[in-house]
Amino acid sequence: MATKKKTPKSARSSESSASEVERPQNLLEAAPAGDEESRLDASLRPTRFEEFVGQPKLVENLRVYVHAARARGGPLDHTLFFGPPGLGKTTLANILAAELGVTLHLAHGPAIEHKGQLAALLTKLGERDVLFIDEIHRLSSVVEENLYTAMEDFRIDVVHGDGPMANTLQIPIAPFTLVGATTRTGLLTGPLLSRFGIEARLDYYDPSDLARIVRRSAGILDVRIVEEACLEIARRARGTPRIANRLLRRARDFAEVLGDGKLDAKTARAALERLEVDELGLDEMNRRFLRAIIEFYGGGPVGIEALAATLSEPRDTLEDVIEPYLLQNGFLARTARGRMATERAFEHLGLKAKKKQGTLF
Ligand SMILES: Nc1ncnc2c1ncn2[C@@H]1O[C@H](COP(=O)(O)OP(=O)(O)OP(=O)(O)O)[C@@H](O)[C@H]1O
Repeated sequence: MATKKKTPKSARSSESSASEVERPQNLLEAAPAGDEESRLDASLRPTRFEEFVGQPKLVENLRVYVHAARARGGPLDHTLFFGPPGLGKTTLANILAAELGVTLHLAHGPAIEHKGQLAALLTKLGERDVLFIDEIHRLSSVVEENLYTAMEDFRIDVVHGDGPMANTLQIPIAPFTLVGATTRTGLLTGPLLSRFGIEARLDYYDPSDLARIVRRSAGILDVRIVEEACLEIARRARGTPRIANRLLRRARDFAEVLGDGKLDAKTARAALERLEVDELGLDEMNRRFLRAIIEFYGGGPVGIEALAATLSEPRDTLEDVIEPYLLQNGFLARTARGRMATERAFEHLGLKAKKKQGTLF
């Protein structure tokens, strides 16, 4: 599908920090499965509001804000998207730039290591451009503090010299929109959070919206798929478009290798079984997580650090990727004393709760 994104102005620069904005695919969409997966992921990305499925209230509001900004001829207010990975934060940043008719510049929070790199990004922005910073909660405090004047007054302050001889040079930058993305707003500092005029939470998608996404993606990938297969994939995608698209691509592989390429319900189910995605959408990692709580810690409560050590997984991955869906769907409870597997988790895994003092549920 054609990308409506304009050539980033930054593509003309040779500075190292600019490469962050020139190669968004590498920085922002690096799926563990490799470059081909990332490329496919990007090809499925909606580029305009009308292609974006679901999240109707959020999209309706964004349409109004974009319309108002265009009518005023000014930049859109700084916007923060938050929610679990794969729900469409990057996609919406792309769409905002396209709908505003401006250039999108992409950067990755932890990759902006010092204020010089931030200044290089900011001075390249054109009037009303969108600067998207993914994982904005991972900016260093120095970089974050330098962002404040840029967001508020559209200027960068450069301090020359030391002590009493120091003076500040103020460099104006073009009025722009910062679009930040984070998995949790709780990870942002108060001063940064307060500088966003628009905050939007992305929620998990329901199966009917995910089925629409699967159908749309199948059309782009030229996959013959029946409605029941779309629904089967949608039901097991844990409310997440990126997972739905990934399951579709894997199911397509099975359909092509084991059948005539047509994805019917039987082939979709067989593929999902081979991928070890169960009827409720939990994959091996989700089940390992729950099993660790149950088998090593008697169902909990257990602290996240202990779990991370038991599973040899980074704490951030557990908190940002694994836990949100399990919490929202009643497999996991978070208490002051730690994580606990719920009755639903025990039942789903076919495990029995051990008797402890007091009752578990
Ligand atoms: N509402 C949607 N309609 C159609 N496709 C979508 C939608 N939301 C996301 N997608 C698809 O899911 C993929 C992942 O979306 P995206 O990269 O925007 O998620 P994200 O929230 O930015 O994830 P991360 O936090 O990991 O960066 C995209 O390639 C896109 O094809």
